[in-house]
Amino acid sequence: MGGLVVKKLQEGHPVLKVNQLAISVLNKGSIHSITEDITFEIHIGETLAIVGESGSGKSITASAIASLLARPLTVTHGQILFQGTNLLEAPARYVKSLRGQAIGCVFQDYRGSFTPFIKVGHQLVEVIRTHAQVTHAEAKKMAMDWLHRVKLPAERSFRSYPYQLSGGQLQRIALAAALMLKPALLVADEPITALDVITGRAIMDLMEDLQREVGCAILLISHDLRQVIKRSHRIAVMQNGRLVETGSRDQIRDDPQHPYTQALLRACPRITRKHGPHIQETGMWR
Ligand SMILES: Nc1ncnc2c1ncn2[C@@H]1O[C@H](COP(=O)(O)OP(=O)(O)OP(=O)(O)O)[C@@H](O)[C@H]1O
Repeated sequence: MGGLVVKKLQEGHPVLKVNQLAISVLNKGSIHSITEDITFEIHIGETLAIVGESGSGKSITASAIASLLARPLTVTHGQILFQGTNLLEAPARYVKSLRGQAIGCVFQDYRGSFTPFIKVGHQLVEVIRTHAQVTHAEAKKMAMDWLHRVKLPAERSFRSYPYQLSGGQLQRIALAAALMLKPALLVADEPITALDVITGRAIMDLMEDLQREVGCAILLISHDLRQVIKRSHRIAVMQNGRLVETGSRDQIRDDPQHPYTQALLRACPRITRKHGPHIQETGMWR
């Protein structure tokens, strides 16, 4: 398969390193700071979740990493090092070509991921052929294979328009689209918030299975601490535009240091080991 040549990761280097990132709103010459000093890294095969209150800056941080930040929002300081390259200084064409291939994205608004009047199969084929030098027949085979992997009837889904599919089905297809080119990083911004609990759980299970298969790192954005504790290896807690605490899932759950993290945990007491029975664990991260 052709396409973009991305730097090979050196042993032990993070897939993504965000360094002192600051994002502001520029408005008629004035600057209003939204996030400051955001620093974290994610390694291959790892899931790091950013959790925190509404409006704390989780989504705009994810957008900056996916190079989707739009005016009036702008990065005013820091680095976003993806496989060692600072995306904030890299040529726009290079950064654009990473998205969809080396960096996959899934969002809460799964319908927004699709063009409404084009059949999903055609859209998947287009994504593949934008990034990989394959024939139409090869791209179709790959798309069908991924529809099957996300546990959908491949033929029927391939021929469907987005409006003919449910939210859960569309989010599965969005996940297929984000992972089929085997990205090094998946940015998942509230991927199940718009879905019912059972469908959401199935999507998260699927995401974990595919992560093992593809071997990518995941940046998971969520306001749901319960899901985050079940699904991530490390957790970064955000409040008022700053990361107040970052630690392993166990450390955050069992020994939170910051008063805001402690308050978040108190709000869902059943997940702490110290203060009551925790969620039943059926797998490594469940
Ligand atoms: N286009 C924009 N223009 C101006 N301000 C914005 C824009 N987008 C977001 N903001 C502001 O940036 C802040 C952070 O927003 P963000 O969407 O990242 O929060 P969040 O932590 O993801 O919240 P939620 O969990 O509710 O999605 C908010 O105060 C929001 O009002």
